[in-house]
Amino acid sequence: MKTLEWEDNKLKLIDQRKLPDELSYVYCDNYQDVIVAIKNMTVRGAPAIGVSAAFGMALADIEGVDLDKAADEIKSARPTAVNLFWAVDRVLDSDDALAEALKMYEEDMATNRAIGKYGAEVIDDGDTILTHCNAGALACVDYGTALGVIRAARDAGKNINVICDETRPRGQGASLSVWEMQQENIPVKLIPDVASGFLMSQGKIDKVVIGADRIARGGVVNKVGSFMVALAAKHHDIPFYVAAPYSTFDNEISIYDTIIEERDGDEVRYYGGARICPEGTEVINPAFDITPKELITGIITEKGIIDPI
Ligand SMILES: CSC[C@H]1O[C@H](OP(=O)(O)O)[C@H](O)[C@@H]1O
Repeated sequence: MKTLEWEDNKLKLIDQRKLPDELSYVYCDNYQDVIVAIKNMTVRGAPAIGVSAAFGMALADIEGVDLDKAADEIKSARPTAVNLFWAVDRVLDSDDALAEALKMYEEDMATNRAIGKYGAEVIDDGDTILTHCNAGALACVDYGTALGVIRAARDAGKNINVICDETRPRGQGASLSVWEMQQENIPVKLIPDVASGFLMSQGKIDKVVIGADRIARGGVVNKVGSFMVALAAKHHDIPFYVAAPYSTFDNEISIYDTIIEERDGDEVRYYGGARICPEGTEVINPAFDITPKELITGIITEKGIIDPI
């Protein structure tokens, strides 16, 4: 089961907003549908956004839409994950939009398995691994980056346990990562975001492995809350790894120049459809944060484990 597939000249997406209770699909048959799906997080996760955007360009090409125009519109869908921009530009520079998108589709899966292979080498038998948000198959075409490391460690015969924090406000850890681990029969527990530091202090977490949306000079941008987890891990001398492909690296900027997406305040005002604060409460809702390189043990890439840049 792939997060996204090209089927009958349409982009077929798992509707991640419906998980974990319902496995259903959204079909995009034009590039504007892809923009909507990225914006409303039908599809989310840096690599999945990138490959979806590439297929969006292929749909624009099939429709005969000017690709520069389509590129600008697709790039406006979400501002932080560098994969979106890299993927659109790669299709723009290609001779065949659909062929390039299909190449990226295959590359993503191969890349994630390579990340998993290297990552499994730092996972020990018996480890309990904390992960934040969803950097799994659902954040990619398949297999995942951080959860790919977990899958590879399990396949290497290591007995591991996973702890997912819920990852407020959108709850990707609770709704997506827990679901993925249960599909794989990998032992998993869910915790409130605010409990991870305490569990570390109790010696209940051996390693942290998370994904990334942009890696640049000075650190890593990832789902909001990653920085807090990294601080707690540093305090407890717990290894903190970021699993990401080279396509998530942005060598042009300082990480502090990254545009951090601000999302709708209702994502915070409501939980499970119920309002949890007084009507009209003002909200600050950054979707990502910045983890400084000093807090990162290593970056697990498809070419090996490297120091943060
Ligand atoms: C494999 S990178 C996934 C990355 O994307 C997530 O953000 P979002 O769910 O808002 O697209 C989160 O930062 C994950 O680590």
